[in-house]
Amino acid sequence: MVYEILKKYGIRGGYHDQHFLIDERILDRIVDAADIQPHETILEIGAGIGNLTERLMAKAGHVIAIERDPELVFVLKDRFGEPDNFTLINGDVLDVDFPAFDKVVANLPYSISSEITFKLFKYDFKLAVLMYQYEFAQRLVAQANSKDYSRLSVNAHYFADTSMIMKIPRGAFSPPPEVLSAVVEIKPRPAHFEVLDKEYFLNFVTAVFGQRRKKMRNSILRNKQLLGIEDMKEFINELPQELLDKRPENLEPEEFAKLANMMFTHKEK
Ligand SMILES: C[S@@+](CC[C@H](N)C(=O)[O-])C[C@H]1O[C@@H](n2cnc3c(N)ncnc32)[C@H](O)[C@@H]1O
Repeated sequence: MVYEILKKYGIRGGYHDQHFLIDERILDRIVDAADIQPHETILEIGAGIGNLTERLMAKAGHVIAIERDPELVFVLKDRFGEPDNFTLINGDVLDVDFPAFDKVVANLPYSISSEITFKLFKYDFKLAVLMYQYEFAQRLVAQANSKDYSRLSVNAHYFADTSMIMKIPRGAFSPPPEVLSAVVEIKPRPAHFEVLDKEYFLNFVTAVFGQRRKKMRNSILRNKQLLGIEDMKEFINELPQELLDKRPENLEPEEFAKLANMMFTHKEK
């Protein structure tokens, strides 16, 4: 029982994003959603007291767990020892180079959700099943023309198919966080559309969502320096005018790509 582990080691949590999932049915459902096969290597970020870790170890060929807090690393070592199928990394997830993994399953530290998600997109993996703050999860899976559609949604659409699979109440955790949570499934796949320069595309999307109420035309003109196009005032007439009249929240990911590709090609001339 998760409560007993917390009690045994005198762990309270509540700071450093430490909210432990105590609802055993939800823990099981998260692991089921990952459909773990015996040959797979699973990455877990923020292993905490090992409540999810032990379930992952029961199914996977190998588990790599990352945990920053030395007190929790002590708990993990004490509980699991050093079996061959377990690698424990005591470090900050944002500093650690991830060893190769097939799937990532984690109840994430919410305050660095964005950084972790963008970091994961740089790796090759089959599936992610991740717990996020509910509002973050909504933005991650949002489609164009919805209020939650953001640079995060466009990036996620570029790298993967995403869906929200469970909404989790506060009471599933100890101590309960102030916010609702949700589990999201992320399935990486090749992009549905061509992007000539990934970094340029991502910077462009970030820049225009910085002014989400503005029409694309105004945002692009404003960001001419960042976009590297000095003669933007003239060049903008060559871009598809119907896209420039929209706001970023109304553009499909492939429409962002179309604009970014045209600007990138012009900049490189
Ligand atoms: C929401 S808790 C999840 C704990 C446990 N896996 C569970 O499901 O109950 C997040 C965990 O991430 C750890 N953590 C927070 N920031 C971290 C970081 N930058 N790098 C690695 N671990 C971190 C916390 O110590 C905590 O154990």
